[in-house]
Amino acid sequence: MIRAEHICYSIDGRPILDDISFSAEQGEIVTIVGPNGCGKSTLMKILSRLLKPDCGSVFFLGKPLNAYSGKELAKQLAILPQSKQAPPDMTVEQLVQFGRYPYTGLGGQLRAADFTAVDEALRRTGMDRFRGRSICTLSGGEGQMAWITMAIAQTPRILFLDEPTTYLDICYQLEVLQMIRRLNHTLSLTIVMVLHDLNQAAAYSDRIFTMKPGRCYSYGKTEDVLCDAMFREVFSVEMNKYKNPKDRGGTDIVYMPERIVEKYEG
Ligand SMILES: Nc1ncnc2c1ncn2[C@@H]1O[C@H](COP(=O)(O)OP(=O)(O)OP(=O)(O)O)[C@@H](O)[C@H]1O
Repeated sequence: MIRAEHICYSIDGRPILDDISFSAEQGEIVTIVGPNGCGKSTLMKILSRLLKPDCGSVFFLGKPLNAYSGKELAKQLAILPQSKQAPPDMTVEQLVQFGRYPYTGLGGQLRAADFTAVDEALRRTGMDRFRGRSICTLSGGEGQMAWITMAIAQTPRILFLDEPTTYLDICYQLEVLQMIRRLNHTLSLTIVMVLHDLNQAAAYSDRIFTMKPGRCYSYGKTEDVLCDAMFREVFSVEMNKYKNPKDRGGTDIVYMPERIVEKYEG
């Protein structure tokens, strides 16, 4: 569905991404993991055309990303960055209506199909009860759900989520991740997300893309990627692994960092 080949990107002459290739298939959940500052958000921005790579190409549904018009692309692809801002007096419903901007004509008037898509998105994410609330009165978890609802109203085929669980309590983390999985299953929505919690990545991903600063370290099925060498060489930690007595789906191993090991420079 989306494929990036040999992406390079630098800022002020400093290489941020160096020869990165990436792909996600229709209906997959792919999670990008890696240490702080290794370039995960930058890669997501390039995959969603928020940034233009210095070299390399991104293809979406077999067509170069830059061959799409802005509206054409926004009908197929939605991104929720780490920091999101809406006018404080905006209601949840108004925010979700913003998801329809690729479909509106001149003047941004919503039509019947747009109102239906907004209602449908609010219903799917359980955010209907907050419809009339100001965004600024929502808790962090409710706010995150409101933004996801906006992205769903966009009816994309692929959704990029940058750290969707950061700053949320464990209950909301679970709610957001379960919601993501449900949307993936029911809408066959392809998800590409960044997570820092490796147990969450293990439980909710079909494949995991691991990064070291500026480059890909490994990419594959969860059980193949989450190995001792990767923990040591990417995160500089030794991990303890425990068998989870409950079947969570995905992997049945729980990872607990044990100690920091010497930085691996390879
Ligand atoms: N606008 C910018 N100007 C200068 N440097 C930048 C800019 N944006 C990103 N960088 C640098 O690019 C590198 C990669 O940043 P990026 O945000 O992609 O990392 P990340 O892996 O998503 O980090 P984190 O896990 O901390 O969110 C970092 O060293 C960052 O400081």
